[in-house]
Amino acid sequence: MRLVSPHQQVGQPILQAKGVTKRFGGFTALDSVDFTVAPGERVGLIGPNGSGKSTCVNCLTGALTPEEGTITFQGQDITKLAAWQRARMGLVRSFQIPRPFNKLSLMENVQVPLRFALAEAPPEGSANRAMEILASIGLDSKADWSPKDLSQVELRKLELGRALAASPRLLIADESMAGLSDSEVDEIVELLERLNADGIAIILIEHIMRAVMRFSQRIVVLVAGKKIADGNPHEVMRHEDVERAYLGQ
Ligand SMILES: Nc1ncnc2c1ncn2[C@@H]1O[C@H](COP(=O)(O)OP(=O)(O)OP(=O)(O)O)[C@@H](O)[C@H]1O
Repeated sequence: MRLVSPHQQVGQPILQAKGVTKRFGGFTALDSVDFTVAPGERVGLIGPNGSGKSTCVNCLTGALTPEEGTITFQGQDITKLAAWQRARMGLVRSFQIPRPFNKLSLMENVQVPLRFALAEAPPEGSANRAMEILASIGLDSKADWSPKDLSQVELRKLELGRALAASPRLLIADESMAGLSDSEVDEIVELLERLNADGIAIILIEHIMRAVMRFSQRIVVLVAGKKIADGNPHEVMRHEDVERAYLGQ
């Protein structure tokens, strides 16, 4: 279990982004965005296609370097850290399109991030931990299966399991539910709720509004690279600018 960082003060956000700006050539994809997440909080990040959600996540996780702004995680400035360093601190993402190793079993797929994402992971303990993770995502009975033989919803769970192997304090779940049926969406929401109940803060990026409204304690809305709303889900969704930009899509 990862200990709380000695840099983080009680009551401080686990993540704090200030004035984050990302440009691609002359185009500003993210425009001076402020973003905070409290420890253990569930935040929905929404916005129309092309509004900057992925760019924001890429800046937070280190896949992209913002031109301006600062990002603090557990009280430490991580703006200049590489993605793997942020992951080792517990800032972890899952990807919209799972890309598991099809030649490896589910168990081995979870062991890969266990061995390499965690600085302190003892390889000899990784089999037990991998089984615990597979049990937490409901796939322990299929530990020796290939990902090729999984359904879509099981693949999404495996992707979340691979992220869990890095012991996140903050998990960014990027469109984990796209293309799933209503009951499968509920399964993923329930899984995310269980992970959150274990103390993991979660940013949910999702177009399925039913899931966002059910899951989120707070919603942040991006439109054309700018944050236009941030607050209580029901109040945010009644916000005139959000209705104009977002609803009816
Ligand atoms: N590498 C890049 N080079 C140039 N423009 C980019 C690049 N990445 C993103 N953009 C542009 O930045 C804007 C924001 O894109 P981004 O992918 O962050 O939006 P999004 O909200 O995640 O969209 P979606 O919901 O469709 O995933 C878009 O106009 C996109 O075309």
